[in-house]
Amino acid sequence: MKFNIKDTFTKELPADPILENYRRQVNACFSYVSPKKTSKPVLVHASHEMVEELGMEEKDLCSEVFLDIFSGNAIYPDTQPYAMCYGGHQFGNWAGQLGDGRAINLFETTHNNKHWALQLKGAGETPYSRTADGLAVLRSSIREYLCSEAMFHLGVPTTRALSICETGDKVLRDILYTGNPEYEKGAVVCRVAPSFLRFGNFEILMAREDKETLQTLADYTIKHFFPHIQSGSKEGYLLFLKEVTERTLEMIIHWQRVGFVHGVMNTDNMSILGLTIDYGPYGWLEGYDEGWTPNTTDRQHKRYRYGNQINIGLWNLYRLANALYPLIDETAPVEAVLKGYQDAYQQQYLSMMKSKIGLFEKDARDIALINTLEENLQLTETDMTIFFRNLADIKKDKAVTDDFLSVVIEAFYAPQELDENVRETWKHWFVSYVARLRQERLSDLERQQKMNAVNPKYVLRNYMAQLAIEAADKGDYSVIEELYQLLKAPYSEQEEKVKWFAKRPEWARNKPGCSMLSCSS
Ligand SMILES: Nc1ncnc2c1ncn2[C@@H]1O[C@H](COP(=O)(O)OP(=O)(O)OP(=O)(O)O)[C@@H](O)[C@H]1O
Ligand SMILES: [Mg+2]
Repeated sequence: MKFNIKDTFTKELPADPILENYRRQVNACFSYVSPKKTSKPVLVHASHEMVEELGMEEKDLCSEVFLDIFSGNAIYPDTQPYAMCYGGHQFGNWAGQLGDGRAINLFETTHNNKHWALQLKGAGETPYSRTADGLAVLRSSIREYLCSEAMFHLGVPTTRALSICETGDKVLRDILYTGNPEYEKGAVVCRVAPSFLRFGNFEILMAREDKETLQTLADYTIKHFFPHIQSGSKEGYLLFLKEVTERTLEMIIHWQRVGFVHGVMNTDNMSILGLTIDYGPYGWLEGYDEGWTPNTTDRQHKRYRYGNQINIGLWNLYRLANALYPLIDETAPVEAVLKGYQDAYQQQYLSMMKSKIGLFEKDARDIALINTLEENLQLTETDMTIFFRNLADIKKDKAVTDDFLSVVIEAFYAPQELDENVRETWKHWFVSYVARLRQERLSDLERQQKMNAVNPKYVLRNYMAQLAIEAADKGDYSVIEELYQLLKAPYSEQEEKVKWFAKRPEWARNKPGCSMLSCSS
């Protein structure tokens, strides 16, 4: 196993001079820290694609070195692991220094002209661990591992995962915060991204009024990850902010398209590269509900509900703009960039939703058509994934007759109980929709193909991850493998795997881990 090590973060940014591992405030970009030794690591799963991306060989997966390095038991030669310092706004409030409390960066490497940072999550205490233990449990690690790879294959910008290992150590967690903590199996995920920088890395420097380091960090980020931007001037930092704004919006529009609810869109969980990061209490919309959030901590205010993710993206970008302000020092252009998000959002959201229902020509009434669709989807519990996938089967020359709902009937959670009002409301919509489809130039088949390329057949439904977790807890990793393979081709029919194209089973409706996720991970 050989990596082409190319560390930039630790080489170019200020380090914490203290090497001891105790909790503290750090006036630097990172602290050197070693992963915690694990007692009996076992490889649960590894992504063959990431193995290849990183320039490793299949046989490396079976090696002891692989297990040692990616469980935290050994350090790759000539590298020095570290935890990053960042702050963040949590649920709308400034939380001060947070930092990698349980993530430890191993090294950066290049392969095939791509640059990657590798990071262990759950690898033990760091100076940023505050009151917590630095560890992660198998349950949440499986969720992160499977979901980040699934999102990649859905075409959503995301951090990725190389491997997941059980540590052999026990971790104490109070899943439902009821005061009854229990021991669970510990695990470590190795995640991979060009960089793990977050909005919070910039915010903490601005909060500390450390303009010099702020500029160093911005210049570093631009040089390595936005190389087409000329750094060092107010125009450069503005362009940087603009591009982060665009990437963030693009990411969230993808979330809306596939029905992903992040669950904790705090600014410390917003990647500066516009990647989905921190797969904690996330969830997938099953019944389409704009007010749904999987995160029990957010149950009251539902700040991070599905229908609010785009607004929160903007709120978070305001925090980033504020953090970068000392480098720009002029209000009007910053406001223009943020205003750009709102304008772009309207237009991009519309074209994304149009693509989901197979509309590509222009018609001023499309906004209304989509608004009504979104209202109708909430009339009665309607499965988002099944609805959009099956809608592609509609024929534009077929009249909307009595069986008009049959094409999407599978999506309704209680199809026998649809009352007359609901049926009538849907009928109106289908009449307008079919009429609108007739304005399109595509044939039914062409439209279906296009719709099936944006409406996944398979997503990581909350209960699916839970099944993988329950099996893994008993030492059976086969469901992880099954879901991993399934989710590599989420837009393909995969007829032999069609059992996963199904509504959430009733047992999963209110089960913790399936519909309610806590931050206890
Ligand atoms: N078990 C833990 N031990 C130490 N620090 C933790 C632990 N869980 C969370 N934290 C820290 O609390 C803060 C907020 O946690 P959050 O749940 O957003 O992140 P996370 O799930 O640990 O990781 P990430 O954002 O890296 O995916 C972060 O600074 C995080 O490192
Ligand atoms: Mg986090």
